[in-house]
Parts: sequence; structure tokens; C-alpha cells
Amino acid sequence: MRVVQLSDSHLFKSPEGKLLGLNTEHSLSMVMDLIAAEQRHIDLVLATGDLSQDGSSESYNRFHQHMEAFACPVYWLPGNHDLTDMMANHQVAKRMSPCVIPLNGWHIIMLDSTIRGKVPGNFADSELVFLQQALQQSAGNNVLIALHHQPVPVGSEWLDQQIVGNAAEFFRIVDQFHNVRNIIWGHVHQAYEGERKGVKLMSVPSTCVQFRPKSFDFAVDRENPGYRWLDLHADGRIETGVSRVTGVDFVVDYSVRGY
Ligand SMILES: Nc1ncnc2c1ncn2[C@@H]1O[C@@H]2COP(=O)(O)O[C@H]2[C@H]1O
Repeated sequence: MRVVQLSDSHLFKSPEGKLLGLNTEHSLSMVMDLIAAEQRHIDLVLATGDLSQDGSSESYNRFHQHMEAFACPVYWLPGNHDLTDMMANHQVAKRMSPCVIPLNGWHIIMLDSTIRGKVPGNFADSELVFLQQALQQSAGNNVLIALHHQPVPVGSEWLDQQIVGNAAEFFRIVDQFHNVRNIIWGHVHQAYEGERKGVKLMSVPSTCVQFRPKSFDFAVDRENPGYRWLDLHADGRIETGVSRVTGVDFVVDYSVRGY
């Protein structure tokens, strides 16, 4: 099963909108072109939050239009910049977190790690109850869990202040089950790969600006936008890779110290 993960497109109300000088509509289009060129068959697309920068109806409309390029189902979960209700209104097929997506011997569990109006992550009690029940119902399947915020530190002091606040409670539930293979997230605008108790942990580049890995303070990286692909095998193995747009010099204002 070929899964594609896209994240942090930060679209604005206007298609001219820029984040740190980068036109986010343009960079998402370039990533979509890259996926079209590289991926012959996709079974599932996961969009892991911050799809919009400003929560506007227009931004979700345009994100939805981009996703119509895919022949397979596309599921969304919110990030800290999203307005969950507004997102849900634009997800015509209601493919939104919290949900469980069955996929040929795998269960994909999509969770909402956002706190309304705040930047850092934290799971509401209802989300943890959902996770516990979803895992109980996933016996006999391999499990991939997707969320927006990082549940483990990625090694950047400023970003790791935004880690899922109750990650310990999250892992207390995950650790009860031996079929969780993979946890993926967005938010950190960089590719991270690690492992915890045999579970693979991964983040994805943003489709717009990138953050510099292992940076103490806010810092923008010179890597190009990209996406992650994952092959989920029936025996629980995962192959994965990150691909970035090449041959395009994106205009980014590296002097800006935040947004
Ligand atoms: N200089 C900064 N220091 C700390 N946090 C920041 C800074 N600039 C932006 N942020 C926040 O950190 C978030 C990280 O990713 P987001 O795209 O969610 O949006 C970012 C802002 O909400």
C-alpha cells in the first residue's frame, strides 16, 4: 500500500499569500507536480495539518481543489493554524480526524493534537479515549498513527517547546499494544526519522518553508519543499522516503525571525 503524506501547506485566503516571503500556493503546486511525476499509484493521502495559515474558507477550498488531483481517498487532520470546524466544512467526504482508516491489513489512526488558539500540542481526553478504543479494535492489523505535533523531541529547543504536552499519556496507551509500527507527524517543517520501542517515528518536510534541524532558536532552512511516501507491507514492514522539489529557487526571506 503506497501512502503519501503532505503537510503544513499554510495556504492563505489570497493565492498571493506569502509565509516568510514564500508564496505557499505556488510551493504546494510544485509539490503536487512532483508527486504527479513520481507516483504512479497511490492508495491513500494523509494531510497532517496546518493546511491553512489563516483558517479562511478560501484557503480550504483551494487545498481541497489541489487534493482533487488524487484518484485515492485523502484524509485531513488539523494543525495549530487550522480552524477545525472550518476544515470539516470543506472536507466534503468527511475524511477527518479522529478516524480509523482500514487499509489492507493496516489501520491508520488519525488524531487531533491541537489546543484551540494555542501553538503547542496536547491531546484532549476524548482523543486519548478514541486512541485506546481504536487500538483495541485494531487487533490483528498493523497500525500507523498520524498527528500534527511531534510526540518526541526533534532536537530543536524552540520547536520542542511545542511538543505534545501529554505525550507520556499518549505513549502509555501506545505501549499497551504490540502492533503499532509507525507514528508520523507534520509541524516541524523538516524530515526527522527515529525509533522508540520498535515503533518508527517520522516527520515530513512542509510543502512551503523549512525549519533548520537541530537549531536552538527559530531558523529557516534552505532545503526545498517536499513530501513523504510510505510503503506499508502486509507483514508490518515499512519502506519510506522523502522527496523534494528540485530545479526551482524558491524566494524565502531568511532574515525574518518568526511568524
Ligand atoms: N521565532 C519564533 N519563536 C517561537 N515560535 C515561533 C517563532 N516564529 C513562529 N513561531 C511559532 O512556531 C510555530 C511552528 O510551526 P507553525 O507553522 O505551527 O507556526 C509557528 C509559529 O506559530
